[in-house]
Amino acid sequence: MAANRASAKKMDCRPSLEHRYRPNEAYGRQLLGLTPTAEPSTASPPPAGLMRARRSLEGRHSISPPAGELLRNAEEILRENEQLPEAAGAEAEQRMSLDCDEPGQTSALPSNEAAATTEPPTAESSELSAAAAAPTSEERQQSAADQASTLPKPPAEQLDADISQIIFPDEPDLTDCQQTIYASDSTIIYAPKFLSEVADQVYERLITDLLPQAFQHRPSEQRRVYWIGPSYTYSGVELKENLNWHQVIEDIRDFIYHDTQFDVPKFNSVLVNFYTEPGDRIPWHSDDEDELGDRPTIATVSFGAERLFMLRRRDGNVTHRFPTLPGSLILMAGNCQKRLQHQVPAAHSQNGVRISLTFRVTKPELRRKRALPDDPTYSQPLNGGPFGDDQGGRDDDQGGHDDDQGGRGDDRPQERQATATRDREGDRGRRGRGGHQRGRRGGRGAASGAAAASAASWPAGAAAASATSAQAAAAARPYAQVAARPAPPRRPQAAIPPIVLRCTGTRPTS
Ligand SMILES: O=C(O)CCC(=O)C(=O)O
Ligand SMILES: [Fe+2]
Repeated sequence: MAANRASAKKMDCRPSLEHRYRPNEAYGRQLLGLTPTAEPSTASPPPAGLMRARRSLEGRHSISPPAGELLRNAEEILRENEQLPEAAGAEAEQRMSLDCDEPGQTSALPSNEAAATTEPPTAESSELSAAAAAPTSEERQQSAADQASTLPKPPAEQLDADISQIIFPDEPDLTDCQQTIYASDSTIIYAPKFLSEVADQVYERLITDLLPQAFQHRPSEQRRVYWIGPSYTYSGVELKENLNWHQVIEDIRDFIYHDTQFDVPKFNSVLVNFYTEPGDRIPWHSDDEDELGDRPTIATVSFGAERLFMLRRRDGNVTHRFPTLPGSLILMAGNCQKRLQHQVPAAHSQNGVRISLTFRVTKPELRRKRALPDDPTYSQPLNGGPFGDDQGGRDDDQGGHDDDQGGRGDDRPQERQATATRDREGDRGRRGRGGHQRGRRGGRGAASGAAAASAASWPAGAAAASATSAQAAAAARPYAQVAARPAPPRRPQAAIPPIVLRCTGTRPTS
């Protein structure tokens, strides 16, 4: 049903999208600086893939030979090889731009039909016009030699990077896309094949480039994380500002923003999670840090090993189980983070590493000063913190009422303190249940000696994470001392209309 709705929507906007994304040689030539800019009314926007390639080329070559020069040179050489006269080029350009006129106009024919209606040039006329417009072969040789001698050569690694560049599809694959609107103000979109076309390539690149730099987030969860964005306090750990976007991740971010039909913001941050072993996991939680604002949109794109992404209501009833297929997208928007929690439980086995890119918009200025245990306004979470019912259970034994089973989060001081820094409605809502005793049912998390050892030194091994001395002091404080403090007042919650899956038309390109 939901899938039908999604594909029906997709059908609605198909003609304009196809029109928009049809390869357009004229525009390509324009981008290469080979022809003057066309009239805005007749020029079609570039294919999305070309824009992305252009954007990333610009980024990549910004400090060495101008990309435009190299491209121009490449085009010259092509023309040399093909003996393509300027006049014939201009003719081709005109035909292609006609192809891209608005549907309904007489010129809006598929390129083969348009070509069929054009009188084919006779051999004689082609020769004549070519002879008139094309430079002599001596001139061409001279110009190529001039350019070759004046252009700086790009470093070898730059060429390699370009060759291995991942070419994204013009549009996402929305096959079997589902949208669920929960409680009339929370939207979940699951697109299992969203970027499946390039999933293997992305996986290889991220494993090679980023996994070595990722650090273990919390000992009990094992998974490793890598952060890009402004500084962000995530489950009590400060992730330091890193504005150095990995090219492929930035491309995916831009793809979600420019080339999909979803009304998403332009994300400025991403938490990359690496689940390297079956026991790696993220327990039940909501992404509701102050920095995310009131109704954050979180987009998760998965690569590599398949796991289960689960959502549940705050009363414990599981609402969704999505397999995180390689290239799949899960979008949570509206009031999802207020109404629902999500987790990726440990698995029995997995094939390779699972990588999730969780895109968000973070605004450091929204961060409230967090009360620490020696502050009178401090409120102690009674369910073990933001990742409260953290039982380390495997995916097949977490049917939905995990928090009724007594097992609460980690009882290591550092983690207790870390979790205490997030003040969650759900945490308060479950007071009095469970307690803090360790109640793990398997999962290799904190139960293992190795994890306990790393807990003792944590976060010393986590290069990008930092705990302040105030946090460390708070961590050493006995937990019971602060249990009776009153909770701060709740923030008011407005009723918000849902975000719907819809065509948003052409987005701005920057
Ligand atoms: O890995 C995932 O799919 C979920 C990660 C997540 O929930 C988070 O980073 O907040
Ligand atoms: Fe999350």
